[in-house]
Amino acid sequence: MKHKNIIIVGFMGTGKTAVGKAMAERLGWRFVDTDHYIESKQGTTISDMFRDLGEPAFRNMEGEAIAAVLEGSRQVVATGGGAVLAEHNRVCMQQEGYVVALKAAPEVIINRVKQDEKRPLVQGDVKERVYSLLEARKHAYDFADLIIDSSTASVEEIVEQVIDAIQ
Ligand SMILES: Nc1ncnc2c1ncn2[C@@H]1O[C@H](COP(=O)(O)OP(=O)(O)OP(=O)(O)O)[C@@H](O)[C@H]1O
Ligand SMILES: O=C(O)C1=C[C@@H](O)[C@@H](O)[C@H](O)C1
Ligand SMILES: [Mg+2]
Repeated sequence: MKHKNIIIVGFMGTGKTAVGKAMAERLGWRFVDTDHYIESKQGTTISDMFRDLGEPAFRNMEGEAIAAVLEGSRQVVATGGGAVLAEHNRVCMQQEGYVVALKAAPEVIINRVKQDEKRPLVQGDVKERVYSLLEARKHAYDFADLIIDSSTASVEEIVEQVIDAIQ
């Protein structure tokens, strides 16, 4: 395998965690989810960090987490949905691995995220929040090496597409 890490980016609910876990299992690599990494390091939830410290403080922690995690190798790294917003994170990801972006149709995303309350940026009118964040981020994932639509493909099919692309 010529790549040091595989890094999965994408909007909330596009399947980064599900695909990342399956991909890591398939490759026999370690799986790291940067949202979970930050939560366990801080001993709190992302929702509580947004509420107590604010989004800018969370973004700083996210940048530090990405840089620290990507020092390692043979990892599949699922990133937070907004990790791509900072240019230094994008540069780090491109340098340290092969970047896969997952996308999905807005209605699919809304269905996948509407049940739970762990995402501070999509509270309240979930439909309105998803549409406006998708609009604001419409080019945010373009820097990836590979872009896959998870709206209709299964997790296993997506893993196969990535494996095909990197071999
Ligand atoms: N390809 C897929 N087909 C059908 N359902 C999927 C697919 N990928 C993920 N899901 C389901 O969609 C939901 C969101 O997936 P997941 O948590 O992996 O997304 P995510 O991008 O990590 O989201 P976030 O980081 O915002 O929590 C889960 O219930 C998951 O089982
Ligand atoms: O899209 C985003 O900005 C976010 C996505 C989640 O993965 C978390 O990182 C957090 O809720 C922010
Ligand atoms: Mg996730």
